[in-house]
Amino acid sequence: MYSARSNPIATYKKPTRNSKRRLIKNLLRRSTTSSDIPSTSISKKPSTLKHGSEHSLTGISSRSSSYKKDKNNKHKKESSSKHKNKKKILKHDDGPISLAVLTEDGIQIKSRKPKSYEYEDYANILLSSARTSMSSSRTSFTGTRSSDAESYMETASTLSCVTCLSDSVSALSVDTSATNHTSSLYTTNSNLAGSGGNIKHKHHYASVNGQIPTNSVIPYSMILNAKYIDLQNLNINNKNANTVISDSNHHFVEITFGKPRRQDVVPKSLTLLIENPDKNRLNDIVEEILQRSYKNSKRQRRILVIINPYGGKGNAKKIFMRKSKKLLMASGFKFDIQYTKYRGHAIDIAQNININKYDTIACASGDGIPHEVINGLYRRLDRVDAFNKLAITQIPCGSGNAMSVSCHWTNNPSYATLFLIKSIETRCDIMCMSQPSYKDNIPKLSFLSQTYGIIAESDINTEFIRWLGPSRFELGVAFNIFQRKKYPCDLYVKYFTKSKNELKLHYLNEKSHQRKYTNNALRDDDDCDEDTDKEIITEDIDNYITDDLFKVKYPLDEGVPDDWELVDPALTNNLGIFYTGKMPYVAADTKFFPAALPSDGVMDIVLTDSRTPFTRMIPILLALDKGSHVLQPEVIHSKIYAYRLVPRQEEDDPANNNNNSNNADKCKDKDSIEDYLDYNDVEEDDYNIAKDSGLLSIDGEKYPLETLQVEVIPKLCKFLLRDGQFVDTEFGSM
Ligand SMILES: Nc1ncnc2c1ncn2[C@@H]1O[C@H](COP(=O)(O)OP(=O)(O)OP(=O)(O)O)[C@@H](O)[C@H]1O
Repeated sequence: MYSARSNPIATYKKPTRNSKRRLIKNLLRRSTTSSDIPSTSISKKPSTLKHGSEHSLTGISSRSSSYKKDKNNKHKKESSSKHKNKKKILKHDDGPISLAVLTEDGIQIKSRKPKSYEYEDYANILLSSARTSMSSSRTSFTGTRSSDAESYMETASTLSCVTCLSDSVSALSVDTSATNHTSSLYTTNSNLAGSGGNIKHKHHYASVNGQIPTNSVIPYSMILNAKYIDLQNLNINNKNANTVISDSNHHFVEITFGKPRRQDVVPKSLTLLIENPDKNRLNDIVEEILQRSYKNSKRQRRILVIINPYGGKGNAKKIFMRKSKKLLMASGFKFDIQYTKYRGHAIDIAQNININKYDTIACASGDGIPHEVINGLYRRLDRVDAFNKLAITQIPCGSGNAMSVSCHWTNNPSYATLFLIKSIETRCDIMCMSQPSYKDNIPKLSFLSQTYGIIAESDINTEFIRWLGPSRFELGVAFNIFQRKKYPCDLYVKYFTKSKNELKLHYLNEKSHQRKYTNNALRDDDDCDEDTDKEIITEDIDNYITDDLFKVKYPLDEGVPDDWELVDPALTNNLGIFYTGKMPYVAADTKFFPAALPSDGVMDIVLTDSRTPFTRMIPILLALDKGSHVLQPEVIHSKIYAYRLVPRQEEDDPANNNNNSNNADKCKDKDSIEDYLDYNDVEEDDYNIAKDSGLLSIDGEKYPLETLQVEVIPKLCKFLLRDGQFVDTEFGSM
């Protein structure tokens, strides 16, 4: 009857509520043939409940196919083949709700023999959960050829979590535009507030009870939530059931976890009877699971999600709703949603946000919205509190998702959400910028990059082909290099490491320090020696910033400090690429700053000469995805504390170029920064003027072409980093 051969997807018909009940009754009746079921319970009830992981692997899907066959009573051939399958299925004595134990890495599913009274209990559970679980039957074999379900069953139990649940994500190559959806899986009843109220999400997730093979381990890193199941609330009167519930060594627990499904991860729930082998050690098994699942990461964040409905190809809202929302809800996170209504709206949102209400701002957008959010917070009078309270993160929904690729190690929105949920708040450096035209000389902040020359033009001047997605950028770069465009400027730099050797050494040192700290932080408290404790406490104090941090060390109007070096004019007169950055990826496939580190107090600078032969530029550009372009002799790569860039119009007299203020004034008249930041009032003409005169692109946003001075503010901003680190660029082994 439990045909694994039959195709549950092909035969599936959405059951009605009555039919679900009939189905469950039928299943219970059929199950009376099981030799495992005591006669007392057989006659009345039981059970779908036979047999463990394998049996239950057919789980809901096979139930739905049986359902149809019962109804039609037609397919004799299939019945006989099902009969064979049933024998196979019955070879284990596992119960309907799998037994599980906590291991170092996750929750391991064990096989077990069910107790008689559980059949009744489980029948009730099934009835109560049928509304949601039946509706999911259609998709419960996703990822498996349903016609091969039997072979899947046979092999699955021998496989560990590695196949179905492991955290094996190499999602960097996953296209964000993928729009496979799972919404039919869920019954949600959420009161989402753009309204600002507290949100109560009542939701059920497709149950995978019966689909997880014995010996699978659900890694803690995938577990989103856990809660006790009170069988008494499910109208179970059997006193034997009470015995189990009150047994301190066993607990019925529903866990919700992220399950890989096609290229995404979706929330699923699973009811387990969790065995506590050492009742003296674990008092509260749910708390224990949650602690292990959220080690070093914050539980129950309160998030303001800012969605740019025009981000990327204009489907940021759809991406968030389909890929992220349910994961956040499943984790018990509370969130409000706010849509940006005009250019620069995210600045206003961040400037006015009630910082007591949230601990996180998640930008469902490209990199433009985090840039605006950081600047909005910076404009607040209580900015110290704001930067102490709020962490900023991205759910990749734009065309440039460098923050997500660098911080969550993926540009896949569902995985990014999972890693956001499990991430570690990490203080990261920010770059503080000054330009002559900034209103009241208040600096602006940049978290990602500043670029002038080829890359800037390729980023900004390809806005009109936004519909092309990320490839618009590569197209622009190739076009400009082919044209051999040069971008003359003067450049003053305060170096930290000038040579590539020094830079590498610094990187390796920082990495080993970071590893040491992470290991210490991850170590269990009881393993910590005194020194380690001290280190962690110091880091905690470091986690709070004070107003001193906002003081600009090198004010623009004080001229170039003596210890800054002028970069060779032979190069800067013919500049091809000028690029400075603080995150390793500037786009999904562009590892432009492979040596970037979150909080080493310096930024990376990359320069090229436009006279570099085209034949040499091609391998450099082709190495951008691996990040090995910085190793090419034609590429200058250093770590710097600060710089001043003075762009020159080609027609300018180079002799006058040291006169920075003249240059700046000229630009000031032409391109006011407020034209760019107060997007409401922006005139189309101003954009065209800037386009014609070359460009500065900051975090992917257009800025006026005038003198730009930048310094690093160490550890200003809290970002959510997976494992507390940027994605591994493998720069250390290059
Ligand atoms: N409702 C809106 N109307 C017009 N522009 C908007 C709106 N909301 C946000 N913006 C602007 O869109 C710009 C880009 O935003 P975002 O980074 O989210 O998208 P993107 O497509 O990924 O762009 P990027 O290429 O910079 O990554 C920002 O400058 C922002 O101010």
